[in-house]
Amino acid sequence: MQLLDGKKTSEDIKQEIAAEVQQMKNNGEKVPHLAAVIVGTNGASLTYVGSKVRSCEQIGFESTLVSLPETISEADLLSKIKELNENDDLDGYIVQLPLPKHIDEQKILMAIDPDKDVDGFHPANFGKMALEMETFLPATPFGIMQLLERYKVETAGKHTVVIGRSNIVGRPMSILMSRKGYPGDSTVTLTHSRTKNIEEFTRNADIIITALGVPNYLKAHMVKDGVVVIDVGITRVEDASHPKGYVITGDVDFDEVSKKSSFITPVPGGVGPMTIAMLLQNTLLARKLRSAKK
Ligand SMILES: Nc1nc(=O)c2c([nH]1)NC[C@@H]1CN(c3ccc(C(=O)N[C@@H](CCC(=O)O)C(=O)O)cc3)C=[N+]21
Repeated sequence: MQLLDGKKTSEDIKQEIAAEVQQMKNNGEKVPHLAAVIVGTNGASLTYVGSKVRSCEQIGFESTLVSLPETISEADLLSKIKELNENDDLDGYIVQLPLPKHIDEQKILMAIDPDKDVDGFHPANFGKMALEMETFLPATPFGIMQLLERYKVETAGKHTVVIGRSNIVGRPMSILMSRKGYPGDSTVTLTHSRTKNIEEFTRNADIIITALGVPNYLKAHMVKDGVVVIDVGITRVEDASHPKGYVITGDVDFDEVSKKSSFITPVPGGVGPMTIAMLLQNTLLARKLRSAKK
């Protein structure tokens, strides 16, 4: 069993980006500038946004945190988006999801300038991804592709089973793994809450990608020997014996499934840190594309 170490790989990627940023500085060029919009104060959301800001500092990006009250109206959020679109100093930004219930998420994501959409959530970018054109790939699926590539995991002709059909992980993951080239060329099954006899699929899978949010869902009897397992789940499970009062738990019962796996991602330290690294990678691309346009 080999660990797909997202913590280490993300540090490698951040170092590569930092070197490019240093080069930009040396040439007197503008460095990438990333903003994050956060509405309200969800604990997990704050943690994620916090590590994003720290990473920006670490690699020499400029970063801006736009913190808005939970009660902001949809109209006011839309005018904030317009402001970010028009801010010429800003290369890319994300609007942290989920948004409060009184705000139409789709409407907000549609308002983001596709050239600044470093999450790759705008329909124009999602379409480009599906059509195999250059664009910002959604950070979590992009991070998973990087892990597969950097650990040289074989994907061509393999049966990849994705569990979960969310717009930000499951569905884009299923598209990327079916695209031409490496990593990709996989035969993909996208399973979800209405799938019947899911074990029939998982037991025959060469690669399993779980994006479910159900702690310890995937058990050893559901997988075959030699399987590659990518665990996207990150649920905070209350645990009084830990200093933070919770433990981060994945969708995979790691102790038993890892014994049958050829490769497996840990949680924490797997897909999560990769997501942040790829967001930074996308922001670097946004900066380059914008400077090439001028
Ligand atoms: N517009 C938008 N884009 C996102 O990419 C997005 C989002 N909204 N909303 C929330 C989710 C969640 N997300 C995480 C990223 C990194 C970790 C991460 O680095 N996790 C650490 C553990 C961190 C901890 O201790 O909580 C790990 O897995 O090792 C977690 C979660 C990005 N998301």
